[in-house]
Amino acid sequence: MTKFLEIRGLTMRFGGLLAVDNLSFTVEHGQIHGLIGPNGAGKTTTFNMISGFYKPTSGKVLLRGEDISGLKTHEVARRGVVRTFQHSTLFAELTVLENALVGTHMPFRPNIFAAIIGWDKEDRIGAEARAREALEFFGLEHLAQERAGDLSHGHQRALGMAVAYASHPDVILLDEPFTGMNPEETRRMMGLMRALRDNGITLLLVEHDMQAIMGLCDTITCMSFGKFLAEGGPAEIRNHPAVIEAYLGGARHVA
Ligand SMILES: Nc1ncnc2c1ncn2[C@@H]1O[C@H](COP(=O)(O)OP(=O)(O)OP(=O)(O)O)[C@@H](O)[C@H]1O
Repeated sequence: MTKFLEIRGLTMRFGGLLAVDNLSFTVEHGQIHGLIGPNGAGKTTTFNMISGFYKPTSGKVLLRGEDISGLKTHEVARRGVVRTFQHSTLFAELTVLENALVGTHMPFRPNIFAAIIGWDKEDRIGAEARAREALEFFGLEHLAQERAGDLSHGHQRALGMAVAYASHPDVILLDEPFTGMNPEETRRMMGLMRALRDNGITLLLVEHDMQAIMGLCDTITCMSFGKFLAEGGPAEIRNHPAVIEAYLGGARHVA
């Protein structure tokens, strides 16, 4: 059977540094899948290769059997794979609604001006309906006309996800979605992620908050020094000797 999202032998070399080294794992459809590992393990680089920001040195990313490695980000987005960022990439001067409109446009052309002004009326109406739907899903509808830069940290992160969601994705890649969040914001964000999964969206996330990872993920892949180290459910990973060793070696404990 064709796998949903398969990372096969993915390798990224930066000069003399092997940041990701022959990494293979599979993400099942409709799961929340965590990618963990100590600092510098190669998680973000892996994300960048899956989402089209980097072209792998070698190896493949297969989505439903189609090789998507080396495609541009908007081409990857058109196939249903979008990412959010570790640091906010919201357009701070634009409204919340305009940001969500940019999301609806993501699979077509990565051009903000086309998203805001360059459409004919019918496209614009369809896009606005989708953008509002995304804001509603994330509880941001009442903030639609606010300037994105004025939102609280938690709302900005939720907007980042709404922008991704607005593009009708099958897979959302989340890079450290809980960074800088207070416990209440983290709890709410976890609820939103479960709601996305229940809507048939597959989530792949990189995160250091082990409590959140363990409470949220169906499957966890652990990498270390660019390589695959272990994979399993939360209980298995929490007790896995190689995982514990990798984190203790990096002076970080697995919760
Ligand atoms: N553009 C780049 N050029 C050169 N080296 C890079 C580049 N990006 C990452 N690296 C290096 O590749 C290795 C893996 O980095 P990466 O950011 O993917 O790890 P990570 O697991 O996401 O780490 P962290 O948890 O600290 O964010 C590190 O040694 C890093 O310094």
